[in-house]
Amino acid sequence: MELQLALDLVNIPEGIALVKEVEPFIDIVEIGTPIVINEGLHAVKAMKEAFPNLKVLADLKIMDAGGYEIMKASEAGADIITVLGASNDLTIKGCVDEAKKQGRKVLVDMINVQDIATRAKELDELGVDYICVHTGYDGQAAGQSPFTDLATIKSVVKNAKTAVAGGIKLATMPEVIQANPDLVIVGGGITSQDDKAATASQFRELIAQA
Ligand SMILES: O=C(CO)[C@H](O)[C@H](O)COP(=O)(O)O
Repeated sequence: MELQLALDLVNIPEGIALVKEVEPFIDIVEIGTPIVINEGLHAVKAMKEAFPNLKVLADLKIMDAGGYEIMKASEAGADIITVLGASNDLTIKGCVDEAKKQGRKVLVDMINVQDIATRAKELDELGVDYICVHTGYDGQAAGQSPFTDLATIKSVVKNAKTAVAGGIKLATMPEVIQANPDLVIVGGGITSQDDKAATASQFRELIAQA
């Protein structure tokens, strides 16, 4: 299981300083959607230049013009780029084809998809690299969590890697480990802690013990 640190509520220098603290414990650093909105793809480029040994995920949450947006994120150095599961199949295919051409990976964010099982099967057949169940901030605030959806995709996805995001904390890692996704994405569970390195190290230990 890989560990991805999601950066959302920081600017580029703050993000780089934060990753310096936790670099030994993470596999992937995510440039979250709010950072892309605030800073553009420069944030992806700056993070890749600062940490060439980490994979960088650009959380673009693509909804249209998939091929073009994958191309631009690839130029900035993104290793993995996100597209919304609710997008048209043509958009998903555009993402998959361009990512293959560029040697990048596509992660589908299933946020707000109603029929998770059916859509996950379709996306798996379209050749995406990761399928990620995700309870967004608004859902989290309403008390929702992604674990039922995680069990659903684990039962239907055959080729893609599975991932989970949305309010994951050390306390909820046992539920993650039980479901055994290929990737766990943690934002506030690390970034809002006083000792970020110690917390990231504990996430890493739990994953190693799984
Ligand atoms: O994509 C996101 C919000 O749309 C976040 O990056 C994702 O939810 C992980 O952050 P957190 O662990 O704080 O929920």
